[in-house]
Amino acid sequence: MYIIQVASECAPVSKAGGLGDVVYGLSRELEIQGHCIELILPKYDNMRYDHIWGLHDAYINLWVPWYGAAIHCSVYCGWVHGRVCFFIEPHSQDNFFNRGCYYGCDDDNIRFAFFCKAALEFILQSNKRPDVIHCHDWQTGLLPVMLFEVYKYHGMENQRICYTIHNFKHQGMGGSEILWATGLNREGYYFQDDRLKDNFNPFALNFMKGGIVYANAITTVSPHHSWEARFTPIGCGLGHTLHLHQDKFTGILNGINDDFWNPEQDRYIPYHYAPDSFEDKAKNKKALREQLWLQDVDKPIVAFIGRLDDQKGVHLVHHAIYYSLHKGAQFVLLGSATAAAINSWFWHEKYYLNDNPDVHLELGFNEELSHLIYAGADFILVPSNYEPCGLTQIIGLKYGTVPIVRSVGGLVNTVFDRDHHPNHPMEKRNGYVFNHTDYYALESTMDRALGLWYDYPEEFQKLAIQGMAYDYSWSASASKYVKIYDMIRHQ
Ligand SMILES: Nc1ncnc2c1ncn2[C@@H]1O[C@H](COP(=O)(O)OP(=O)(O)O[C@H]2O[C@H](CO)[C@@H](O)[C@H](O)[C@H]2O)[C@@H](O)[C@H]1O
Repeated sequence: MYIIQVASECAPVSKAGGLGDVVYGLSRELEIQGHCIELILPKYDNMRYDHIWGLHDAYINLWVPWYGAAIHCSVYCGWVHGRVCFFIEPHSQDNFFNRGCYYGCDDDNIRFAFFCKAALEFILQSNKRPDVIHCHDWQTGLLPVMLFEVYKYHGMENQRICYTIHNFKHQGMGGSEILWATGLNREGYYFQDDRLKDNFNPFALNFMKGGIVYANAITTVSPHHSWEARFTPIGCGLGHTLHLHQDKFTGILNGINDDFWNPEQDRYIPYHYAPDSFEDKAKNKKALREQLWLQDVDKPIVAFIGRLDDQKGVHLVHHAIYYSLHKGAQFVLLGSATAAAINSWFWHEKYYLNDNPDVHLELGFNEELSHLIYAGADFILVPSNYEPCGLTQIIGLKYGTVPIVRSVGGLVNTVFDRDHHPNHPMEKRNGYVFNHTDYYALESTMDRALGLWYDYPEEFQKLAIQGMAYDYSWSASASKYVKIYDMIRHQ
């Protein structure tokens, strides 16, 4: 099959979070399974160009209709760790992708509406005719709308769309200017309940809703989250729309790229290890302490890696720092915040704890350091308020770093509590789970986890190795996507 992925991120070249990991990892596995994969991405100025090989002009004269005129774009082609990627660079005063950031601009909705239009125009003009176009998150929600309302009538009537939602909280909103810019026009037609009109704001168009309504298949990133999105407030107002389109909606658990996330061959960690050489993990712990100026003592390390966002349960992350210290453990945090209040809160904590030899807060994005933390820490904390899938607990498991998680979304599908799990026998359990969002729930679970580390080290090691045995690679999940692609291309 011929599949084009259109996304706003692809690891490691443009990665703000888990979306980038999934786009790369899924593409790689699909290719291994024998499919032809291409990716279309924005050409951001702040990408990791050191991860692109052979970047060259692929299409220099792409004119993308925009507001009744057209914007000239260049399309570059290059290989990102073996995957063929096309990068779209618009030449206009808007500087859509030359902002020094991926997201967070006032005109993000316009920037990515343009990206959708440009991606389709590129596919059309370069005569690519994939069986399936796989779009991701709100940034590409308008692409199915434009395909089936416009491009279908210009020679793309056989293309089908799979649309994957990684985060319901960010849906992409805009007014009628989006319609005039993209050439969809017809305000009265799109501002309808069964099309793009937001379910709560009658003056807004909802990009993600557009993706749900128009795509041939919709997925989210874990089975449990697909249930949550439909039946709980986690659907962020789209539950009813999902209900109407339930026949084409399903949850497929994310995998991880086990070529990149693998303690046996990870290029960013100093000592490789496997379940049968688990003792070598301790050498990485020592290296992590050295790098972060933590004292080298007989204590467990609890880590948090992720975006510092309400989603991630930042109040519990903050509490866990002090609770770990109180319990005689060390704490390492790697995270970046986009919200100003959370950002200044954690910077304040960083200054406050600066001289403490048992804690390190690294505020920013650092791919290389994240690998060393996964390899060196004993526990990875994921106390999320909601978590569509969650990759950090899956990566943690692969590195023998025991997850301590809240039972939401994909965390329910991947982590099974050591002390009580109804349908997993003792030898299949792999971490610690709590339900509530209060401090007591977190503390009692950390007590259980740290208690095992201190009092029963052999049992702790057994639990960590059981976690490493779990196979959360992409092979099974990519096959499920292939089934969906196959089904929709025959529709
Ligand atoms: N400061 C930092 N420095 C270096 N690396 C960092 C970092 N902060 C995060 N990362 C890395 O980014 C990834 C984050 O994965 P998450 O599952 O937490 O994704 P996120 O919430 O962004 O994405 C959404 O999409 C993904 C993919 O579908 C879902 O798993 C998830 O639930 C959903 O919220 C991991 O690879 C992590 O190591």
